[in-house]
Amino acid sequence: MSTDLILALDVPTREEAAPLLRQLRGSLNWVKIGLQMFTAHGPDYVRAVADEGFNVFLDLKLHDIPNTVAKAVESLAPLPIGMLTLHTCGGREMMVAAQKAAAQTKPGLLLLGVTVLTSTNAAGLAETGVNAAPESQVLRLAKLATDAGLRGLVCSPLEVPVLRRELPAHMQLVTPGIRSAAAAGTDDQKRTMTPAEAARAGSSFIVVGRPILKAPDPAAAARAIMEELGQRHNQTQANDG
Ligand SMILES: O=c1ccn([C@@H]2O[C@H](COP(=O)(O)O)[C@@H](O)[C@H]2O)c(=O)[nH]1
Repeated sequence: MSTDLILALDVPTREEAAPLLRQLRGSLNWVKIGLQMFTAHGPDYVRAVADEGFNVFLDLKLHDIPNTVAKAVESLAPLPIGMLTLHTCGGREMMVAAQKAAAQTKPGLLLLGVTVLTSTNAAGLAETGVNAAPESQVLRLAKLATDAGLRGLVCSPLEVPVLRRELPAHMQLVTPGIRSAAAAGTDDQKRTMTPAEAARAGSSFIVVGRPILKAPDPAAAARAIMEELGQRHNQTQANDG
C-alpha cells in the first residue's frame, strides 16, 4: 500500500500560496484547502487550485443537523473537489444524510469522517465528558462512520493499526498530526508520528502543513517528505522481494 502527501495550505493569502504551488506542480498530487483559505477566498480559490492541476481536499469539517449538512454537501458538489470532511460526532443520521447527498450530486466525492482531532489527548477528551482513551473513541466513531456508509476517515496515525485491523480494507485513512523526528516541537498537535511511521502504519494519505509551510525552503521540505514516503514504499518492496 502506498501513502500520498496532502499539503495543508494554511496561509492567509493567495499570493503567499502561489510560489509554493508553482514549484510543486507536477510532483504534488493533493492540496488541502481548510477553514483559513476557504473563509478568506471562498469557492473561487478552490477552482483556481484545481485549475493548476491539483486534486483538492476541502477540509470544512461540517458539523450540524442532518438536513443542514446534506444541503451543504449539495451546495459544494459543483466544486472541483475530491475529498470533503465532516465531523463523525455529528452522529449516524447526519453522516447517512451527507453520504446520500454526495452519492446523488457527486458520486466520486470521498466524504471523510473526522474522528478525534489530532490536537486532542485523553485529558482534552475527558474535559468534554468523554472518558475514553483516544484510540477507543476513534474506533467507536470510525465504526459508526463505516456503518453510516462513509468510505474514509481522518484520525491520527497512532490509531491506524487498530482501524486497519477492525475496518474493511477499502477505508481510506487520512492522517494529520505529522511531525518529523527532528522537529523542535509539535505545535498544537498531540497525537503525532513521522511521515515514514505513518506510512508504515498504513495511512492512505498524510496531511502536512506547518512543517512544510514554515520550513526555510517549503518546496524542498515537501519533496523531502514525498521522498521519505517513496523510500519507505521502495524499502517495503525490496523487503517483500
Ligand atoms: O484531526 C485533525 C483534522 C484536521 N487537521 C488539519 O490538518 C492540518 C495539519 O496541519 P499541521 O500544520 O501539519 O499541524 C491542519 O490544516 C488541520 O486543520 C488536523 O490537524 N487534525
